[in-house]
Amino acid sequence: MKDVVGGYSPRRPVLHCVSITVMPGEMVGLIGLNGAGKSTAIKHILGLMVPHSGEVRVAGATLEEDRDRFRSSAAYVPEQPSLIPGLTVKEHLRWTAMAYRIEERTANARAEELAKTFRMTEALASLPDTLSKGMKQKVMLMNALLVSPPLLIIDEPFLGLDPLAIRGLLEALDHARAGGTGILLSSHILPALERKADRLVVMHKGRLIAEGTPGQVKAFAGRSGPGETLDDAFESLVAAEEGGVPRA
Ligand SMILES: Nc1ncnc2c1ncn2[C@@H]1O[C@H](COP(=O)(O)OP(=O)(O)OP(=O)(O)O)[C@@H](O)[C@H]1O
Repeated sequence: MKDVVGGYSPRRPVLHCVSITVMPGEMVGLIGLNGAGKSTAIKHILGLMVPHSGEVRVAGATLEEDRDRFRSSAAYVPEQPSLIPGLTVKEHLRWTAMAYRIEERTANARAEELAKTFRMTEALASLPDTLSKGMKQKVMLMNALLVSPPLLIIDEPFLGLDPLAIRGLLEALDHARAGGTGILLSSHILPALERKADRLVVMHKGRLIAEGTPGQVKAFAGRSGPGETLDDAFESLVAAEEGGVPRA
């Protein structure tokens, strides 16, 4: 997205000239306090909201230029899993494969691999109602990764996942990146982003207040000393914006 001004009413924009780029194979972490504008930015990227000004391109196309390409080039995993009650885990995967026209043999092989990665093989025949919250989230992630889209947007994926599932997710995301998928990952769990993200985008009150590699963001916040973490840097950035402790 480039220079996007947008929001729920033209009179009260939520996003103020926000630019975010995700390159193929890159993982970009989207960080910000509650209400900073992360979900609103994601809704614009998905074409669910139209910018008041500026533009959004996915796989080179704007929504107006090529609706099909724009929509089929991004997969989104929301924070709250939403599954179809009457379909088993395996049927969800088959349905996704059909919707995205993935050849059956390829889809089956990928589905099997993903089930192993997320330790869900035994749950393939289960209906959503019989799964735990974390397992439902895994099904959402498996479906998105099955599609292997140019752009994958994930909202707060770590909550509710057990430690092995988090490790499995990070491995699966590495695999997707190696295949060229660009990932935008919004999360409040900063240590994971500090370790895994190529770049970070820090939002505050609808504006970008810092951007760069985790090291660059920490340096920008004046918190790159020994033992200082991304959490420390984030705290300093927000405090500086709010007129508290100035950035070093
Ligand atoms: N449906 C809506 N109608 C009007 N305003 C909204 C709506 N959804 C969000 N907002 C406002 O937009 C601003 C940004 O909210 P947004 O949901 O994008 O924040 P966020 O960074 O995703 O927060 P969180 O970390 O809590 O998910 C907030 O001021 C919020 O009140």
